[in-house]
Amino acid sequence: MAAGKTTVARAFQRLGVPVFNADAVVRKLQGRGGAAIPALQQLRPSVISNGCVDRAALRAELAKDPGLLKKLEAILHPLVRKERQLFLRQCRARGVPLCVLDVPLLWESGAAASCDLVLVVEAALPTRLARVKHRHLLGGRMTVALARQLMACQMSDEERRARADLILSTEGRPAGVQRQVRRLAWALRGGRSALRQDRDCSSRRRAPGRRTIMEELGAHDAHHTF
Ligand SMILES: CC(C)(COP(=O)(O)OP(=O)(O)OC[C@H]1O[C@@H](n2cnc3c(N)ncnc32)[C@H](O)[C@@H]1O)[C@@H](O)C(=O)NCCC(=O)NCCS
Ligand SMILES: Nc1ncnc2c1ncn2[C@@H]1O[C@H](COP(=O)(O)OP(=O)(O)OP(=O)(O)O)[C@@H](O)[C@H]1O
Repeated sequence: MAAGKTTVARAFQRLGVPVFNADAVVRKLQGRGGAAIPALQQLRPSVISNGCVDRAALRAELAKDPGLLKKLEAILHPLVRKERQLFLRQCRARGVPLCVLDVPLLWESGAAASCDLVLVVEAALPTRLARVKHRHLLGGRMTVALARQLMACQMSDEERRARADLILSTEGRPAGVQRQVRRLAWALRGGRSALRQDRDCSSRRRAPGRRTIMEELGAHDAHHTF
């Protein structure tokens, strides 16, 4: 949470890479006429207002009743999976060389099985909590307390790191993040075939020792101009 996934995904989108955004799909499913509305209406009628989910009410319910999250996931995750499969089918049909799944619960939801390479976007916990606090002060979104509650339901940072193929830290300036994404997109689109071949050999099961994009692509590519 607040690690910078959306920022990184937007950087890929700016390069013309199709992106599947799981949080956005959940918003659509919870919106007016969304496929999840009938089941959510049955689960917790108080969070439905004018035919769509009132997110502030849902956040308040989640804070009061931590058991609600699993029930919410049981309704939403199968619907998100369907949308994800449709997105991937469309990408294949269009023959796109690269697409991105922006998914907060990548392994928990089973989405990792569809990926050739997993990039974990990370920032230290104090940084993420400061971002959540800042966002809350600006726009009244999720509180730090609810963010902590959700993070506790997610895989630990250590486990995520151990499962990653590559790691992108967003502790630095946003321009640096954009640069790393450009470099990676170039390599994955075929600019650096060794990276693709390595990944094709199911690198997710290779010995641990995760690397950053700079380490993976080396000094030579670091000077590549885009
Ligand atoms: C918890 C909700 C109400 C928070 O909504 P809000 O608008 O404040 O935030 P947003 O949707 O942008 O999510 C922000 C972040 O919360 C975290 N988060 C969301 N859902 C979950 C979850 N089920 N478990 C752990 N963390 C979660 C993720 O890091 C996500 O990126 C909303 O995310 C939701 O309805 N989640 C349930 C569906 C789900 O599991 N979504 C995850 C993608 S499949
Ligand atoms: N170098 C950076 N890279 C990415 N985001 C940054 C950076 N510096 C500050 N931020 C801020 O961090 C916040 C979180 O970023 P973002 O929304 O991309 O994260 P996220 O992982 O998608 O969050 P969430 O899980 O809550 O949806 C944003 O307000 C963003 O502007």
